[in-house]
Parts: sequence; structure tokens; C-alpha cells
Amino acid sequence: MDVDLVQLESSLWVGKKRYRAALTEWHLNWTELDKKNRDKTVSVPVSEIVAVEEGHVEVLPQRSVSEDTDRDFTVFYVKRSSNGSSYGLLWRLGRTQFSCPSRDLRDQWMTQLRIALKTHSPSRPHRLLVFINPFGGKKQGREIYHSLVAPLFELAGVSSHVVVTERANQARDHILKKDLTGFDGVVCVGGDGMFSELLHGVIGRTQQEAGLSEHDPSLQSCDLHIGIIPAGSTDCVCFATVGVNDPVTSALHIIIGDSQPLDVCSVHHRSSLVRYSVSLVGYGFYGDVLAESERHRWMGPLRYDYSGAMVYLSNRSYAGLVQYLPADPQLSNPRDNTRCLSGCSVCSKSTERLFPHSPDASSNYISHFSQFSSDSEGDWVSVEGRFKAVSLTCMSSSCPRSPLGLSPSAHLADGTGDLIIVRDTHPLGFLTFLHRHTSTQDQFDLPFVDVHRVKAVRFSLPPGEKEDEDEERETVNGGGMAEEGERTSRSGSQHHLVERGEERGMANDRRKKDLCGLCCSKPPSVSVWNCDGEILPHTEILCRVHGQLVRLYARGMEDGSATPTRK
Ligand SMILES: Nc1ncnc2c1ncn2[C@@H]1O[C@H](COP(=O)(O)OP(=O)(O)OP(=O)(O)O)[C@@H](O)[C@H]1O
Repeated sequence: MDVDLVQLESSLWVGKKRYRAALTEWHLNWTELDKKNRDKTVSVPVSEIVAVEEGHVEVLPQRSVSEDTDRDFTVFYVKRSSNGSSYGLLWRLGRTQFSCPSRDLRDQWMTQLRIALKTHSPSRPHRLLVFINPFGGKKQGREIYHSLVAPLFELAGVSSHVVVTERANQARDHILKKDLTGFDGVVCVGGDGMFSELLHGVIGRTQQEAGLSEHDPSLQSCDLHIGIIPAGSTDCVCFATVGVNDPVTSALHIIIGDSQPLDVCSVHHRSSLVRYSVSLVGYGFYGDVLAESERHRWMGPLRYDYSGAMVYLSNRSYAGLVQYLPADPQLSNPRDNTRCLSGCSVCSKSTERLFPHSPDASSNYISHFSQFSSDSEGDWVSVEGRFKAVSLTCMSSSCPRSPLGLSPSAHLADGTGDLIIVRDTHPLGFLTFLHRHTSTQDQFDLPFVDVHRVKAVRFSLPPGEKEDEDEERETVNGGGMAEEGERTSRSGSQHHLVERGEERGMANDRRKKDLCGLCCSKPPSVSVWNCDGEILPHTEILCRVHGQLVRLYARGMEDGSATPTRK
């Protein structure tokens, strides 16, 4: 067992009260020396100390240092507080001003604390590349960064290079093409669309540097960390990996160098990469709602409720063949009623399984997908029929509106995804399924719903329903990712990463055709795929889950008292 050895111990004053303070290898503790309060010890993990400053220092709203303070020092650290309206724990900047009997003792404390920070927090970032989307969410990205985040970075000695984006895909292209020497991580101030840009940039660049093609089944895991400062209208990835959508909480996770590995799903059409996803690849209902909501962007966030209602009322289902490669059921399953929380044991064990030969699990891992070869074709399971919705998620995809998410027991970093198949059913049954996403009732405990933990999924249309446009689209796109300067046709700030303008035109045409079922008597026979909020230009796709492909400055949801559980 590790012994937490004391490095320094002395009496210190906080205000008018005397404390016994001790710095051990892993904690800074202080206990009041008043008889009544002796049991009251404040204990801060060294890894959660943000900064140590000489004197009495204030940071917010403005930095100030009091005079005559050569016996004082201030410790800034992470302080947790629950928030009635949110499920996770908010992190705030805690601050305690200590006074020492002598200047020598003050210097000893400063030195020991700074050594402890260096020794026990080696993964803290020193230099970050920050992309701010000035048009994301309520258009407050710049203000959020400069008023709430930048002062914290400055206090913690994190330097940042800030790029305020002027167009969609600028952040992705910057990461793909510019010199990133000296940066420990990239940070976006925006919503899920901005995160997706960083995800595509970081994965693409890592493959380029490793001399690999993104179209191959094997991808190299990425060293460059990604941070998310939530400032969008949808911040699902932040919520699912941190537990709250709060810029200060996220900034503190970045500062202390938290590292959360994340599974990523690559979506391919034939043998070409189309996009990456971390939260939802959904066909049928979820695709239709996205397509419909794009036509009503003028409604703002209300468009999702409106489109959801319209698509529900249109009562559509789609024929198709879903095939999946099951994950090992001995390790976990989507109905085992567990939650992937900070320090999740399923994800930790997966690290050893996914990186068996790597001394440092986080670096230079190439995932080989031998299971996709034709030799193991027999391992694939097929489900044919009519579906209301088919979705694959690599995480619970919980969000403020659905606190347990699409698949409450899904894991962030176990190398699997959850495939949810909702077969055709009567409208009331489907409404029950949808309603359960907003409650703690089990949405899989319905006779027309199946859920499987999988490593890969394939979707094909029934014979006679082939995608005519695909040949054409593939020629336009060349099957690859779009180049800089691509033209996008979407109004507002949302843009596709993949398609060029021509391709987008075709996708729009098809979407219009597909959506005529809302007002015409003949419903469409083919839906579209919603891939983390973007419409895919193809219907027949293959999705592969890449275990722990990227790393976020996060630690998963903390087990706060308000963490909901399923009934
Ligand atoms: N300067 C810019 N001008 C226009 N679009 C941009 C700009 N910077 C980034 N984008 C694009 O805007 C999209 C949405 O941004 P983001 O996710 O930050 O905000 P959001 O409000 O959550 O998005 P949405 O409008 O989809 O709800 C991203 O896909 C990104 O590519």
C-alpha cells in the first residue's frame, strides 16, 4: 500500500484562526486547532491545486495582490459544488490565504507546494491552441473565454494562442495543416460542431504524421488532447464527458491536465471514410428529425421540438438490413445497469485489453481490425426488417434533456458502441420509447426495442432500394474528406465537414424528396443518417468503433449526489 508521506507540516493562520497544515505527497490538509473544530479537516488533492501565489492574491473579477504580505501565500484549488438545476458537480476556483509565523516558513511552503505540483501533475498543459467560434450558441464564445477562462489559464501559467474562427472548418484545417510544435492540446470554445472540427483535425493529423490513410480500418491513437469550453447550443459531448455544461468547470479540468480517453466511431461508405462520430449515428427517426430541423433553422432551438413532433406524427418506418459484430458479452452489456463514471473500472480494464503491448497506453497505438476481414464474416449477426430507428452510440449520450442518455450503461472508453434497434411499432409504443429518454424508466424494456453492445455495424438497403446517387456522389467527393475552401450551403453556423457544395446540393435534393412524406400521402422509402448532428451523404454505411482513439481534458462524470439512476 502507498504511504502518503508528510513533506512539510506546521501551524498556519487562516484569517484569525490557527490551523495545523500538512503537505503529504498527494494531499494538502489543514485542520483547525480549536478543540471544537478538530475533526474538521480540509483536504485538497495536490493534483487539484491550480496555483500557489505569494501574498494575499485575488483573481476574480480582477487580479490584485495586497501589500505587506511577505509571510503569506495563497493556494488556489478545485472546489466542488452541486447545482440544483444540473446533474453533475460544478467545479469552482477555491482560494485560501495562509499566514506563516516567518518569511522563511512561507518560502518553504511555497517551494514544497510547487515541487509537489510538478511531481504529481506531470500531464498539465503548458501551451494550448484555442479556437473560438464567435457564432456558436448565443454568440458569447469570445466573452466566455476572455472573462471566465483566460484569467484561470493565466493564474495557472497556461499560455494560449487564440484563433477566433472566420469560417466553418477553419479550426479543422488549421490543425491539419499548420505547425503545432509546442502545443500540448487544442481547445474549442463552441458547441458539438466545433468539437467535431477538432476531432477530425486531430485524428486526421495523427494519421498523416503516422503515414496512415484515414480510409484504412487501422487508426493510430492521438496524443494531442482536446478540451471543450461549452459555448454552443448543443454541448452534448461536454455534458457526457464532464457531467455539466459549465465553462469554469471545463477550464479547471483542462488546467489540471485531466485525461479522459474516448472511443470514436469511423463511418465508411464502401471503402472510404465519410466522418467520425462520438455520440450518435442514427437512421430513421433521428435522421428525419435532423433533416426536418434544418429546414426550420429560423426557429432557433425550438426547431428540434417542432421537428420531433412533425416526424413523430408522420409515423414512418424504413426497411433495411442491420448487421453487427457483437462485443464480448463477458466484459459488459448495455443492460447491466452500470454507469460509466469517473474512474470507471470497465474502461480501465479496457485500456489493458486495447493496449496490451504498450507501456504507455496513451501513445502510438494502432488499432488493427482483423475482425473486419472476410475470415470472420460468420461472426456478424444480421437483423432484417422495418425499423423506426437504428442508432449507434459510443457513449451514454446523456444531456440535460435526457440525463441518462440514449444508452445509460454505455462506456466512454471500452472500445465498444451500443446499437439500438427500434423495430416498426404502433405510434403509442414509439412515443413510450421516446418519452423514456427523458425519465429514469428503462427504454430498452419494450418488446420492439433491442440493444446490443458491438464493435462494428453495417447498414444496407433491401434489394431494389439501392442508392442511385452514391456512384455520382462518390465521384464528386473522391471518397475523401473535403479540402480547404469548400463551399457550404447551410444557413447559420452549421456546415458539413465532408461534402462539397455540389454534393450538398444533391443531399438537399434527396432530403427534400425524403421529407415529402410529412405532407404527401406516399412516405419515403429511405431515411438519412444523422452523424453527430450532420446529415451523411450516404445510406449504406459501415461503422467501426476505435477504442480510446482520442483523449479529452475531462475525467468522466463524477459520482455527485444528484447523479440519476435508472428505475
Ligand atoms: N466563424 C464561423 N462562421 C460560420 N460557421 C462557423 C464559424 N466557426 C465555426 N463554424 C461552424 O459552426 C458550426 C456550429 O458551431 P458550434 O457547434 O460551435 O455551435 P452551435 O450553436 O452548437 O451549433 P448549431 O448551430 O449547430 O446549434 C460548426 O460546425 C463549425 O464548423
